[in-house]
Amino acid sequence: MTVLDEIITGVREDLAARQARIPAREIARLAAELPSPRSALAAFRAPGPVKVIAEVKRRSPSKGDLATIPDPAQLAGAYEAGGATAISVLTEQRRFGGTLDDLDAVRARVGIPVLRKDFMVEHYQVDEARAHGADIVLLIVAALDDSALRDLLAHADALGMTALVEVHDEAEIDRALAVGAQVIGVNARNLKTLEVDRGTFARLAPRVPDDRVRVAESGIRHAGDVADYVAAGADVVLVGEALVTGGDPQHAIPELIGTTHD
Ligand SMILES: O=C(O)c1ccccc1NCC(=O)[C@H](O)[C@H](O)COP(=O)(O)O
Repeated sequence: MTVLDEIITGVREDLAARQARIPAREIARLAAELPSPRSALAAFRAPGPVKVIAEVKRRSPSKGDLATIPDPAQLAGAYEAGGATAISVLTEQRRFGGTLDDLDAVRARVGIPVLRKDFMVEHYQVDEARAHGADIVLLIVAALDDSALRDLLAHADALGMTALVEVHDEAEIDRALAVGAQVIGVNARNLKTLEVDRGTFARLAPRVPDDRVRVAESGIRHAGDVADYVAAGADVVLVGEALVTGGDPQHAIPELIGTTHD
């Protein structure tokens, strides 16, 4: 069993417990009642410097504990003040220490699009993401067969949400393109071995057509890494660890993307 398989086994158990508490029809009703999602696609395509999705990340399978983050809304507010284009909230509890309460708190604080970063395997989770105010959902190609990927993408579209479709190799890019993904995230972290290879983005980006949004995910330590991803064609970067461990999340974002003015 890979790390990804183990995570998804736990995700399915936790999902079943939530489904027993709140029926699918009720969560779909709550999702439909909210005002329309914010357009992440427009935000990612806006002119200007590379966009940043700044992540609320307490711990991870690869690194263990990263930061306690007692107030995720305050952290997200600092990210927004620093110029983040969107906030990523990890809501998986067992391995990442996140919750849907974190998503609620972040949603209530910021005006920019919010990503529910979790391991989506069923419609219910997409409705749940929307019901808790998310504008973006993550769909990991490696975790889904083609039918489930197509179905979840269509469901996110139907709710007016943006799907960040995550890939790790050429075959997964082709699968993402075949279902019509508009926002494609290349994750430098291999979810089977947890190793980070920052060269993955440069290798795969040319396979993603220019009319799609290219997101470089994981492994960013400093401005040089962002510059390398931008040089390789990144429109957006997704940053977790460097921001939650750096001590000054607001100022870290302009430093990472080179927009600080002395
Ligand atoms: O971060 C992990 O160890 C991890 C392990 C297994 C599945 C997913 C994992 N992380 C999710 C992410 O994609 C990252 O949180 C995100 O790209 C930010 O990465 P980083 O800047 O390296 O924290």
